[in-house]
Amino acid sequence: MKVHHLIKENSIASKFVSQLRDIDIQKDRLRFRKNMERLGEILAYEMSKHLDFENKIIETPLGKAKHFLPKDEIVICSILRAGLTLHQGILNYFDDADNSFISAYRHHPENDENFEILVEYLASPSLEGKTLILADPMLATGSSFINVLKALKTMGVPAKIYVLSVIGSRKGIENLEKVFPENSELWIASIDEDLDSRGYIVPGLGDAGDLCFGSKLQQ
Ligand SMILES: O=P(O)(O)OC[C@H]1O[C@H](OP(=O)(O)OP(=O)(O)O)[C@H](O)[C@@H]1O
Ligand SMILES: O=c1cc[nH]c(=O)[nH]1
Ligand SMILES: [Mg+2]
Repeated sequence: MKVHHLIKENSIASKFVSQLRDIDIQKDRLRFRKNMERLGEILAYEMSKHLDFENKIIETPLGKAKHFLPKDEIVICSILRAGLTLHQGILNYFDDADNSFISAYRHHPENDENFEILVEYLASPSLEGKTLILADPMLATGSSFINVLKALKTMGVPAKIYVLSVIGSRKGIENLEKVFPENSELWIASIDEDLDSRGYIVPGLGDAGDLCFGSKLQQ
């Protein structure tokens, strides 16, 4: 899996990620969601350079213009809940893409730190031969992406899988690399070193779903 680490180089993406992390600024839910959406746009733009392009002639009122345009058939698949904001950003640039939504949440059977990932809802078109964009802002242990990949198997075999995320842990990325097809690629804004005992990214930003939409009862 090829990893594109966005803020390894100077980028305005770094400012948006820093505001997501900031313990004071992140309390403003509108700004938090907007920054996620803006990062969805930046990730989509960077990823767009790796699509397949074809030559098209566009007729203008004054003549003909030659353009290279992406020809991939794209399906954007986001993991509920936190993926919704990133999804909107990606959709801003790939406005005619098809869309999938899938739920994956951490279920704590004993009400303690141990959890399993449950996938309960999936709405998706066929993925056969398509370019699948998998979006979730947080890549912590990687279990959500891995379980989602498993659940999507019933929907056909995509030609390519491109994963878009905002903050990832090194361990989570390693886990993805073991399971995802070799030609998959990952665009990630920031890579953090650690995970805590609850599987939260450190320094990370806290709970992305809660910061977007409010806290939920533990299940
Ligand atoms: O890499 P992992 O260890 O699987 O963790 C990352 C997952 O955790 C968060 O979702 P969460 O389960 O908090 O659900 P939510 O989006 O509904 O808040 C996040 O949006 C990812 O889906
Ligand atoms: O750090 C983490 C891990 C899982 N989910 C989050 O929202 N944040
Ligand atoms: Mg959450």
